[in-house]
Amino acid sequence: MSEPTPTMAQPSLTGPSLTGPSLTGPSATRPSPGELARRAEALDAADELGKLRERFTLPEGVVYLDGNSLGALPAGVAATTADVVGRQWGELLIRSWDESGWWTAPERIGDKIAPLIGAAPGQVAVGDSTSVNLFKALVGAARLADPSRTRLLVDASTFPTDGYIAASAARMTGLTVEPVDPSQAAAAMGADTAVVLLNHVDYRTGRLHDLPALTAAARAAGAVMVWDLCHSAGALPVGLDENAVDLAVGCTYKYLNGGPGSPAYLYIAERHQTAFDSPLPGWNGHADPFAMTAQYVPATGAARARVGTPDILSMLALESSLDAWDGVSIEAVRAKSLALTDFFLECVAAYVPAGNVESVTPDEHARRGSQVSLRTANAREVMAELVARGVIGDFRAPDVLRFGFTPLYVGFADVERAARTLGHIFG
Ligand SMILES: Cc1ncc(COP(=O)(O)O)c(C=O)c1O
Ligand SMILES: Nc1c(O)cccc1C(=O)C[C@H](N)C(=O)O
Repeated sequence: MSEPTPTMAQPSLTGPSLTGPSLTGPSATRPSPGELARRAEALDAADELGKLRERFTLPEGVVYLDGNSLGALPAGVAATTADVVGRQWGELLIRSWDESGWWTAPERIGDKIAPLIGAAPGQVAVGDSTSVNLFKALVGAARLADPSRTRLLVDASTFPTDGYIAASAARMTGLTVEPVDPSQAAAAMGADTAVVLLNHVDYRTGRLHDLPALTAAARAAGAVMVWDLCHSAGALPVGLDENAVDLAVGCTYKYLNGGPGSPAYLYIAERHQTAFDSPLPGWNGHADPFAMTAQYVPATGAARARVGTPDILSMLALESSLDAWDGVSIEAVRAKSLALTDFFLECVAAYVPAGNVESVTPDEHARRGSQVSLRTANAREVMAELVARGVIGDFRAPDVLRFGFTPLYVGFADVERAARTLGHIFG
């Protein structure tokens, strides 16, 4: 949905450059509306992931293109949540910490997310918000880095919370934050770079950054690499282990469909786990929490990322929501995501009178996440009108219409209807 305040304060990082491919092309080459509707039907009929939509509860008549902000409700979550509340809490009471597996939920659910982000088991702990995990990751990264190094590079167009947390982590660890354009990040890494924090997919433009190349560049420079996966996890293959990423964080309420405010996660590569020194050493991250000793001894493995008592209701709702991924390959999701965004761009070019919108999302597949952002005048009002007509995307200040495509429940007919509705608004 739309942001509550259009003039949200930005960190002291520069805003994104909203340049991108134009949607204006020779109208003679554009397909007709009837053709596009028929194509959508054929694409849906051939879509092997199409049946996954049954795993979600979506309101009738709505095209939901805001799964990059809040994912849809997976069908089993309501019953699971009722059981967690009624039986596990209501009847088993405190016994559920053992008998219902509450205590081990952060690592167990971390292992359920791990294959979706290319991580072997034992490296992902679920809990807290993304912002809190960013804090743990950045201070932890600074403590892993060579102490003579002084710079913390952050992508200049980052989601605000990353910039705010990086500034605070830098103050605490004696580092200096340096905003960088991700396309220049590799060149900016040097012998004095301690930590690099980048978003895998830019929240505003949908630009996908080159995780393998940028991680390799950080490694070559001797810096610790931290990725924010909020806009890529569940939308495309991430390959954390394969690319020897050091640390990563992400939320679970977007493409992972964990629900509003569902807990985030922290990935700590196995090779760093012994040395990872959390700045939030709560009793849940202790090697023996119930020994209740005065001295902190970190747990082994990803469990040392834990802080306090896990938010069990949200966490078990998330665990249930991840069942929607049973038997689904992230490669197939990526292929459909690209087909959906390609088709959306094509439909927008055909339906929206030329000159009204401009895509700020890269055309090139290798640089595109699972969203399309269109710049237009009066974007806030245009999005409000779209929502009123049953097409839910969101608005990002100052002038961006943002559309997220979740391949598990979005189909090609949805895409065609969304673009057609947008065309009617401008028509
Ligand atoms: C890239 C990115 N990082 C972090 C966040 C914020 O995470 P949280 O509210 O879970 O702390 C968001 C979205 O809210 C985001 O898009
Ligand atoms: N986390 C959110 C929330 O609590 C309310 C509304 C939106 C959000 C979001 O996730 C925003 C999102 N990160 C974005 O890309 O803009």
